[in-house]
Parts: sequence; structure tokens; C-alpha cells
Amino acid sequence: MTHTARIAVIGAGAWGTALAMQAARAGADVSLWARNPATMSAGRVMPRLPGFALPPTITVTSELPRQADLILLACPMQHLRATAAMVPACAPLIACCKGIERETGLMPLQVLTGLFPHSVLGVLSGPNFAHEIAAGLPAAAVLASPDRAQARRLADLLTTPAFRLYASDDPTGVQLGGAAKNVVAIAAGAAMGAKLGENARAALMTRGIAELARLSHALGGRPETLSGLAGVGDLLLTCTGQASRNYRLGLAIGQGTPAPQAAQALEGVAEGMATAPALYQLAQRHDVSTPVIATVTGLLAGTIDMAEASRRLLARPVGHEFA
Ligand SMILES: NC(=O)C1=CN([C@@H]2O[C@H](COP(=O)(O)OP(=O)(O)OC[C@H]3O[C@@H](n4cnc5c(N)ncnc54)[C@H](O)[C@@H]3O)[C@@H](O)[C@H]2O)C=CC1
Ligand SMILES: O=C(CO)COP(=O)(O)O
Repeated sequence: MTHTARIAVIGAGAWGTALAMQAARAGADVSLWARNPATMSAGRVMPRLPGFALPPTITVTSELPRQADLILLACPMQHLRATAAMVPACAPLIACCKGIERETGLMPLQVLTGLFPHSVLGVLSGPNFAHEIAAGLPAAAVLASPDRAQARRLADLLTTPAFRLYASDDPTGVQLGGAAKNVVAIAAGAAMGAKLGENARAALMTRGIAELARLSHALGGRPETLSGLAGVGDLLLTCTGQASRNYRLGLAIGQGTPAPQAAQALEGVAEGMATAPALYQLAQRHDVSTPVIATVTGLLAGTIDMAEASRRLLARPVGHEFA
């Protein structure tokens, strides 16, 4: 008899809820840890996923897992450390958030490694809007872990025909892709909000990928990862999909709303807000030039406005494309 995998999802935001639904579809026995489980019961519409009712196959709980085959951490990046610290090291842990820790400049796997030095660890990332995953629409993503065989084994636990989870042993490239795409999406949204045109957006996206490539190279990520699902794939989705919160944050800023008000008006977390300054600092520490990330950081901090942002990027010397 084959064993039914027990998957614990920590965090009942949009992404945690959608991942719990996906894990149930993959045949797992699923528990979903919510900070406020009273708002979630079988058949009731889920708070962070309007239009979707909680399937009866998912157990919502305020009890942290004591036994599991896989734990998915699906909280916002800036709460990963505190959330993970509550979880017993009883199973492989996968960080499903995208971003850089503001205070330390660390990526999700680095945060987890500090807390769980002896556990199997990984990250999950890719072009995935939660509401589409919840609806069971076709999608693909990457599960990366330093050990290729572990990555494949864990990815298999969540894979279904409609959700194609590829394995990778380049967590650095995968995490940088997920972090940077949110910052570039703010730039893309701002360009559209300020009516700079589709050409400007395409240029920002492409130059954003060039910044990501330089940063990833400096930090030991592999170039092919950036052309994959967690790199270009997610950047394309987030810079063009109207459902993206980071894109919508940029759109509002481009239309003249100050960043704090624009962020407050959003439903849910826009990770690029905290990640932009963290990524910029990381780039500076490694002597990597990242003008798009620097400009977004200035826009978010309110130290420059949209006109100055545009002026600064356009005033840069035009050299060789891949210099
Ligand atoms: N929503 C999406 O389409 C996708 C989101 N992600 C990533 O998943 C992560 C979580 O995002 P969402 O689920 O969309 O968030 P969300 O915006 O739907 O919900 C935020 C969640 O954070 C929780 N939270 C708030 N304060 C907290 C605290 N102090 N400690 C712990 N948890 C706290 C809230 O209870 C809520 O569950 C982010 O890193 C995001 O980039 C990744 C792929 C898709
Ligand atoms: O990560 C996402 C899609 O892959 C979700 O993007 P937003 O966080 O910008 O909504």
C-alpha cells in the first residue's frame, strides 16, 4: 500500500490557501495552518481567495505540525523568520515566499538554513497567480533545493498534470528571480501608470533582467535559471498581469499616489516594497550596477518622484548592450 503524503501548509494567505488546494489535488493529506482559523471552515469562501470555498479535504488548524512529509511556508517574506521559528523541524521545509529579508539582506533559504541547519530545505517559485492555481488552471513552477534528488522527490509530492513542478538545484538563481521580478514589476507598473508607453515597459523589463543576471552571477546563481520559470517566466507574468499586486502598486505610484498610500490601498502584500531596498543594498555590497532597482528604491522611499525617476534612467549613458 502506498503511503498518503502529509503536507502541512503554514500561512493561509492567498498563496498558502492555493497551495493547500493544489496539495490536496495531488492526493496529499493536507493541513493548513492559519493565524486566525475561525475565519475558515469547509464550504465557506476563503478570506484571501474571494470566489473560492474551502474544500472539505483540507483541515484548517491553529496547531503546528508535529508529523509531516513536507512543510510549505507560505507567509510573506518579512515574516518568514518569525513564522518558521515556531515550526518543529519534523519534515523537509520549503519556503514559498518571494523576496529578501529587509533587515539582513538574506534570501529565504538562508533564513531557513540558520534556523534549521540539519533539515532538508528548499524554495518554490514561478509564474503563479494564486487564484489561477486555486482554480486548477495549467501552470508550472520550480522547486529548488541544493540536492537535486531531494528537489525532484519533493516536487513530485505536489505535481499534477495541470501543475508542473520542475526540480532545480540552483536555489540562488530561483530566489533572486522571485525577489527581483517584484521590483521590476513595480517599475513596469509605474511606467504604465505614468503613460510612458509599452516600449518603455518592455525596455524596463529587459534591462531589469540584465540587472538580475549581473546580480545572480555575482551571487553564484546559474544563468540558465534566469531564463527559466522563476526568472523570465515570473517577470513576464508579474510585469504584464493586471492581477499582480506589485504591478498595481507601481501603476498607482506612476499615477502620482505616494508609495505608502498606494501600498495601503492594496489587498494583500506587495513584496517588492521591502525587497527593493534590500536588493539594492545587496547589489551595492557586491558592486553590481542595478539602475532599475535603485530607481524603484528611490520611488518607494519618496526620495524621487516619477519625473525624476524617468529623467535619471534616460540620462544614463548608452553603451554596449551586454557590457
Ligand atoms: N498571491 C500570489 O499569487 C502569490 C504569492 N506568492 C508569495 O507568497 C507569499 C505570501 O503571499 P500571499 O499569500 O499572497 O499573501 P496575502 O497578502 O494573501 O496574505 C498575507 C498573509 O500574511 C499573513 N500575515 C500578516 N502578518 C503576519 C505576521 N506578522 N506573521 C505571519 N503572517 C502574517 C496574513 O495573515 C495573511 O495570511 C509572498 O511572499 C508572495 O510573494 C507567491 C506566488 C503567488
Ligand atoms: O508572485 C506572483 C505571481 O507569480 C504574484 O505576484 P504579486 O505578488 O505581484 O501579486
